[in-house]
Amino acid sequence: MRGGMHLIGFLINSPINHTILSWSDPADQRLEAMGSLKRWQRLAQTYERGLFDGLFFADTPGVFDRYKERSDEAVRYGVCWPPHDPVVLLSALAAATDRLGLAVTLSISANHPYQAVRSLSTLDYMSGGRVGWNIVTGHLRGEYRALGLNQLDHDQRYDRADEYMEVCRALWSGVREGAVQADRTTGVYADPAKVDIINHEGEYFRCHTVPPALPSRQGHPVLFQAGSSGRGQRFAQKHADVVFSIQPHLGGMKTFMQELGAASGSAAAPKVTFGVQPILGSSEAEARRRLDEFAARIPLEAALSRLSGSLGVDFSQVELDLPLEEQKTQASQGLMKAMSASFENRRFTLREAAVRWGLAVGMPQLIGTPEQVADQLETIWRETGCHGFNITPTTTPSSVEEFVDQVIPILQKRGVFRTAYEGETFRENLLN
Ligand SMILES: Cc1cc2nc3c(=O)[nH]c(=O)nc-3n(C[C@H](O)[C@H](O)[C@H](O)COP(=O)(O)O)c2cc1C
Repeated sequence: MRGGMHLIGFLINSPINHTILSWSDPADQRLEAMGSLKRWQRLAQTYERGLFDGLFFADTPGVFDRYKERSDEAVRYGVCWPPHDPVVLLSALAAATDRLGLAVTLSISANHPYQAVRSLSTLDYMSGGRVGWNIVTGHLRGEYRALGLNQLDHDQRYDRADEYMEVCRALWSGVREGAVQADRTTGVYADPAKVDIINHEGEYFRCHTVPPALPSRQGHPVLFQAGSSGRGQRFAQKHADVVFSIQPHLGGMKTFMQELGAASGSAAAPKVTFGVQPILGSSEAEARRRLDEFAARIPLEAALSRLSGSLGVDFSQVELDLPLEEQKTQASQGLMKAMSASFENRRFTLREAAVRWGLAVGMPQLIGTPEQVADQLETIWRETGCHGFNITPTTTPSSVEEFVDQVIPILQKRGVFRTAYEGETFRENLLN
């Protein structure tokens, strides 16, 4: 079907996804999966059985080290530590699936554009055009400290990213139609006249070469971008196919859609997916009990460690029970704004924001029976006009299996979600 709801599985290659200490839940098998490509492959196959557009791996390739200026809490509770490399995982998932899109976050902090294109486009070519790239400029201080690099200021990171994409695009378009001949009789593999030599001399990058990979069936990877500050949105309009946003409630989602539409002017705004976390039960009461179990397990200091890292502020210095004030940050301005904005005349206190962050990084939780969860997805989709959702599971693989077996059939029955893949590439399935 065209124009239906799009669904993407939102994952992290670490002991947890977005719920702190989910690894200690009896229903969770993430610790086992961390050392097993086969388990990850089975999880990907479950998503493909549910006809998800694709998977989306978030990645912050460093540790949360802002809270009390140390990383102890992140390490002690396994709060996205260790941050295992998702790009490595992707090729195993591509081998175990046929249609599922595979998007990965690759920070441009320390990767040269040539390396990013080589790695992602090799995978895109080999998987039959199923790769996506979440372009991130690197907002986490821990990432830079690990690499021994200075972190540029917020807006300058986006300026550098603009130039980064210029190099990527030159490398992506440099193998022209008909370049590859692969002629066994003449021994000619490709016509050099149809392969561009890239000569880039810019403010941040130099690149003199021919492209390192062939165009895939979808050309180049589908491009995601998740920064939502004003500067981030300008970057998205220029480069992204899809903007992925986290807004803690429906009101914030509507505002975000309006702002993005207004900023796009007469140009088509990029498609938007919102992050959500379903919590299913056979009754609403059971689903709420499940939520309470997750919340009760989260140490406040672990949640504050993650919040401090993502928002770039040491929250050990801030009063817990006062409304969270928007603070100046060089990290994620978009997330800071979303978490400190008032909704229904009220703002989250730091304690509330930390708990939300510990459970689902500020994503709204859709709680209830499969029917109720399907209702909530449909309401957000219809009322905001978003393209679809990045869905973070609580426990893996169990909560993914529940969603695929119990919610997907309801969405299909209502005619809002596909009953077969429309196309073969990620672009064909996601961007219709
Ligand atoms: C929904 C969402 C997902 C994100 N995922 C990642 C990620 O996986 N890795 C990362 O380094 N940054 C991630 N970010 C951070 C953004 O890419 C961006 O660098 C940051 O929010 C700062 O930009 P902004 O101030 O324009 O929002 C994410 C942000 C959002 C809102």
